[in-house]
Amino acid sequence: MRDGMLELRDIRVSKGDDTLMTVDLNVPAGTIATIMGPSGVGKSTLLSLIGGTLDPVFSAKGDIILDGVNLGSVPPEKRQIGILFQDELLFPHMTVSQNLAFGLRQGGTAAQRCDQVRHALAQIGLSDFERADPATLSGGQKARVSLMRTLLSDPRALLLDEPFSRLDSDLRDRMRQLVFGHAKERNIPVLMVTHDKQDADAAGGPVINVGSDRQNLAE
Ligand SMILES: Nc1ncnc2c1ncn2[C@@H]1O[C@H](COP(=O)(O)OP(=O)(O)OP(=O)(O)O)[C@@H](O)[C@H]1O
Repeated sequence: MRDGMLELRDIRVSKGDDTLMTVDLNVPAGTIATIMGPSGVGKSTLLSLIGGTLDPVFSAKGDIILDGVNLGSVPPEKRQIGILFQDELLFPHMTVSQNLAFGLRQGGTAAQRCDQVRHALAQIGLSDFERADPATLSGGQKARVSLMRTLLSDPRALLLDEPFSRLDSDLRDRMRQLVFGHAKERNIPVLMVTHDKQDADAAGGPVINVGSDRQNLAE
């Protein structure tokens, strides 16, 4: 059924003979599900698996369905999944605006794209940084640009790895509203890995604890 839902069916992620995690989960369109669990249990690895870029040291079983389509046979570049990893890098040879424009899907006139980038910069509070070199940005500023670049690509599902951890508390609230508001407006499923209980509360969706003896428990 084409319902925009992200389904993780009987997923088992292993490294050699060791099972890192098992998870079975449905994330309906417009819902932000939170994954929590101890360090090293394989949370980031799960996001790579869904995005189609699992490192060959790992193996996985189970099915990943997005909007009714099994992603097993869909190459990563065709999945249209926006992934934001913790150590996301900006392109160093491009300005901040060019980094954002890179996220934009093709379409529209040059002037429209320029307007979109300006609007995006204003939304993340970085209007003065249009032509800035990414190397001159603080960690939190880079995090905001990376986040916005991911949103601008208009993905069909969003996977976020500790998306707000590099931001101070004021900005954290603002960026949570921006990202969760985007997911609801576009009606896309979001899977967020975080250690921060406040992130989970703000997301308002199911919380899944993975690892140790708490695998698969949706609270
Ligand atoms: N490329 C790799 N080669 C070998 N082992 C790896 C590789 N990447 C990660 N690992 C190991 O696989 C396990 C899962 O890593 P992963 O980064 O998915 O955990 P995590 O739950 O996201 O941890 P954290 O909360 O600390 O970010 C860890 O034990 C890690 O050391």
